[in-house]
Amino acid sequence: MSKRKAHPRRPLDATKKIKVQHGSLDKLPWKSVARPVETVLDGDDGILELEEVDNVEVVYEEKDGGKVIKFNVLQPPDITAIDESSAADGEPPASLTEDPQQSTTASFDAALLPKWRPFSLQPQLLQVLHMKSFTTPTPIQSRALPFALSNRDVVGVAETGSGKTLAYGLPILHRILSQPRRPSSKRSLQALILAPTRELALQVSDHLSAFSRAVSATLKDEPQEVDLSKVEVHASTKCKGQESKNRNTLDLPLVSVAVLVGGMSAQKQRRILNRGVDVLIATPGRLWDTLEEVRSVEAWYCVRENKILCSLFFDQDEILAQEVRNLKVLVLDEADRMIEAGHFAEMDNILRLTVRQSKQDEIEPELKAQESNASPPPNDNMQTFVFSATLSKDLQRNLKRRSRPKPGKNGNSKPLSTLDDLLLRLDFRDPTPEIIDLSPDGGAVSTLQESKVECLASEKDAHLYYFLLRYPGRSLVFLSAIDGIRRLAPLLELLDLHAFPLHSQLEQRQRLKNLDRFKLTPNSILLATDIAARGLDIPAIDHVIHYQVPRSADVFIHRNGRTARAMHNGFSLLMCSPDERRTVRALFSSLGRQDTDIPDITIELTLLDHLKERVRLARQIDVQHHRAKKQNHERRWLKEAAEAMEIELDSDIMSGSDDEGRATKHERKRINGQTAVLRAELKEMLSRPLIARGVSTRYITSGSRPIADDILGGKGSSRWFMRRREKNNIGSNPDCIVHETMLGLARTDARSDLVSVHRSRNATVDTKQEEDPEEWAGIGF
Ligand SMILES: Nc1ncnc2c1ncn2[C@@H]1O[C@H](COP(=O)(O)OP(=O)(O)OP(=O)(O)O)[C@@H](O)[C@H]1O
Repeated sequence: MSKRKAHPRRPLDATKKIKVQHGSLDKLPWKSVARPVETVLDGDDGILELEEVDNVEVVYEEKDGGKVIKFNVLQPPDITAIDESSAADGEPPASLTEDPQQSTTASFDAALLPKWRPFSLQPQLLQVLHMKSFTTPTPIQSRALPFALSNRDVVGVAETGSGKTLAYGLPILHRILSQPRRPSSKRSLQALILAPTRELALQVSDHLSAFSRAVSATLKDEPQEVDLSKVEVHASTKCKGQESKNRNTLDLPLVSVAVLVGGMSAQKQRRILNRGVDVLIATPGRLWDTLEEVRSVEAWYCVRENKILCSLFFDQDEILAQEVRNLKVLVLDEADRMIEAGHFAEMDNILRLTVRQSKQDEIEPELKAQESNASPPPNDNMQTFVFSATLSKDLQRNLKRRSRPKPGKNGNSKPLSTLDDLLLRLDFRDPTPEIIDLSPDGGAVSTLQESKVECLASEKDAHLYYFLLRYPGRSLVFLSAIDGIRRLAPLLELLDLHAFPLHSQLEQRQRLKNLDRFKLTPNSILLATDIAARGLDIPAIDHVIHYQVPRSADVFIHRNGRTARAMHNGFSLLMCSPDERRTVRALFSSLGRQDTDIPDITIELTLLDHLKERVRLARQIDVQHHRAKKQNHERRWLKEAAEAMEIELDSDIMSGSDDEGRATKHERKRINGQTAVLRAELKEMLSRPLIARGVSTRYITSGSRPIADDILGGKGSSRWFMRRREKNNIGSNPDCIVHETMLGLARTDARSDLVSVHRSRNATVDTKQEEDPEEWAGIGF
């Protein structure tokens, strides 16, 4: 059929429509639609996406086993649509008939990127690296690429933000681009990347998709500028207009990348899978569900439908499982976190599909006979990459040896950790996987400045508020429990700060939305549990704050790793209450360090006292608000329960016309009134400037110099101001800016306000901070 063989560049007659028959709803050419506001479906209603399809005719065909439903779709000969009938003929649709020459025709002057030259990457990849201004490979990329590109297995351990995604991503893309594409009805899975959390999986997918689409763009006839930051990668998040705009330019990537995570439409993800992808990024839970889900559909059909349908579904299941068995590359990103996320069982099940019989016998010799007549064997040439910022040295040694500890004389052996156990189940095809450990001693990234503050647990809110006001920027605050986030988020909002929550009990859509808001709002705050600790690559996070001490050294490292990425500066603050001291000591000792080596941040106590007042008021408002909410909730509950039981409630109860009702109404009014008073008080307090010690609000209005203007403008000649300028580096730096909300202080970086516990030992500390504050003469009258 000529339409199937049409060259993608040949102009298509968009007006002529063809009829294509599909046997299942999933195969229809669904398109994402933006949700119109008037449907009231644009909010946080738990619906992630809407899709529509035009021109569908539903027909029922009589078969021996009964009626079979078919869908006829009138559609333009769209090169992106996969025509089932053609696929069934064994001929590929036009869109997938890649030109084997295509990948070799692209050229790029490798001299433009001399540092990447030794790796002989495909020219399209070099071109994208050039467009992204990635002129130099990061250390982990330099070390891993030579092995990964020569088919070796690699275990890579490197600090957070050091470019591990491309350390395994580039070899995968290179491998796929290097193969001449055999015409086939569907792409078969080449690489599977397993990531512990949805956000991380989506991010890896973004990263690789942006690359793959830009690679495709480099092959278009007309050279075009591709703004990589704007390339939309998830079909699921595209809106209609965007999709059609991109279709002619960036769709049909040479390497197709898909993501499979919980919380997003499983049907859509399956549809994408069915069309065929080269690289799949998945969380183990959703991938295993998807593999299992087909089996249950298959069983359902066994009971309800005829045998033909039954075998059809069995084939589908086999295709997906077989694709995993046939993988060319398997990647475990943040392998250690998969265990924490409770994915052991799913991971184990998925890994079993990739494990060869000989390895299986080694892991579970008792299953030998059972497995011997199972499905076709896994691919002998699969490459395995394991990457993380934290893999213990012990674990690396075990991986290198590829052996389980031998039982001792008495038959006992040291029990394996869950992670050891899981990683030793990996069937590296390489007899000596290359282990590259570039993790920094003590786990601290060189561009990260760590700090701490000791305070009572009940005063953490005020200290946090102080830090956020004193050092504006994008701050990620980690809390150990969701309850803490629920309490803190409204509190910070009442204090006029932009705080967005991120935790596992939020809808996936809301999680992504909050992440986006955080990325787009200057000086915003993300209040997160440890689901945000790993892998998230949010540009320009200035501060990471551990509101509660993390439960392990690994979590500490990963949390810190959200700042100071890709050699940028970053700052972390550990908030430690007296009852957390012991945990902090243990945490640092497991990193081979002492907590006393971490400098403290200096705090202007006068300002802190003012802030405590604000926090106290905000808490009171929040409590009042909760009381009012609880009352409303109880009334609503009573009403709903009565309706459900078909009981008529005494109208007095609802209308508040009897004494009790009146009391409730009165109480509500009282609470609302109190809240309004407190809100007004807080508003007034927030509008008052915060004034550092030594600064007076009283000043002489007569005379030749407007002193107040000088203070606000960062100028001044008084003794106090000269000292103040010196202390805050104002004097020597004409660009130095006075703090907007804290009068009398310069707007400094948190790095310059540190004081070491071991003052003499720590060279990084600004010794000027040790000046006795009592010496400040002030300019008050
Ligand atoms: N060669 C390079 N040159 C410049 N920037 C790079 C390079 N490689 C990657 N990056 C950028 O560095 C940032 C961090 O990369 P990536 O997310 O891969 O780090 P990571 O090591 O996986 O971090 P984590 O351990 O926290 O997951 C990304 O924004 C990425 O685009």
